[in-house]
Amino acid sequence: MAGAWHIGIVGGSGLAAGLDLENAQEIEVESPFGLPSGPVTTGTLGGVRFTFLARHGAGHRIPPSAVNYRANIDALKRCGVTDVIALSAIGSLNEAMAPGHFVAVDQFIDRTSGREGSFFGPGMVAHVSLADPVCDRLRSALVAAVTAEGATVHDGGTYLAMEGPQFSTRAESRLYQAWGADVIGMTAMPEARLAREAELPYALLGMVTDYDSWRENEAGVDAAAVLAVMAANVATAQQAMRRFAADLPPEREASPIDRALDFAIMTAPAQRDRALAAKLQAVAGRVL
Ligand SMILES: CSC[C@H]1O[C@H](OP(=O)(O)O)[C@H](O)[C@@H]1O
Ligand SMILES: Nc1ncnc2[nH]cnc12
Repeated sequence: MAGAWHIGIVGGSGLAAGLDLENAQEIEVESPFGLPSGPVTTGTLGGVRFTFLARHGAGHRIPPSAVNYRANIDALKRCGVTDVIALSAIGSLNEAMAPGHFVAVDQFIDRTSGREGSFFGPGMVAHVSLADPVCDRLRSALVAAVTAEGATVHDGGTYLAMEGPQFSTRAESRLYQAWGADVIGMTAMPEARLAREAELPYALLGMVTDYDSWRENEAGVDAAAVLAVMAANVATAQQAMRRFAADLPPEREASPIDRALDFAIMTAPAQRDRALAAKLQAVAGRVL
């Protein structure tokens, strides 16, 4: 069924300032999964509702390993978001994806460890498909918007999510290249997995800030370089989001991802953990 768009934006490094939304309102959202990274800002851009959340919190206080990805996605779902766009700083493992370029990624390799990677668990077992973790229509719309802003954008690329917070060694950087990864960051996982469990189409627009550490005779990446390149590109990212909003079709057609949980829950109704079911009300209430 067609409906209205409500775009959730998770803003990463260098993007905590948000999107300059019209009629903006800050809201503290409570989640049964704990504290989100901070309050969300909700408002409109070109008539489309947007809700923004700074992934690392105000003033970049939360490291990638400590971001409460579950609470963030749950909070966006509770706000009525229909689709999620992640904006992230990324390192490049691919010569053609140069600093200053954008990449609308389409695949992930998950090398994170120890993060809460699912809303489900004992008493409510679910297995969603993650073969195609990125929503094609969001990705295409992002590519069109960035292109229209005159920036270089790569349509597709594999993002390797590392644990961090240290950057990679040269050997790791080259290993990830050999695995076929194009770009690297520390936050897309488990964010993308959780968005799928919450039946939220997800796309990640990365801004290449550096060549990571695989290039011979070149210094490896450091945070200062990342933030300098982000600062130079943040206006383009904001403009691209305006363009994205302006060019969205007026009605949102349903996506198959809206029904990702249709056949995912394995636990027999009588065996389901009631407390967990209550926590899952926003994420999975449609099928519980
Ligand atoms: C500041 S460099 C490393 C940092 O930047 C990226 O953050 P985000 O994905 O939230 O833009 C990367 O994943 C690391 O967390
Ligand atoms: N080289 C890199 N490695 C991990 N995360 C990053 N974010 C930006 N550049 C990065």
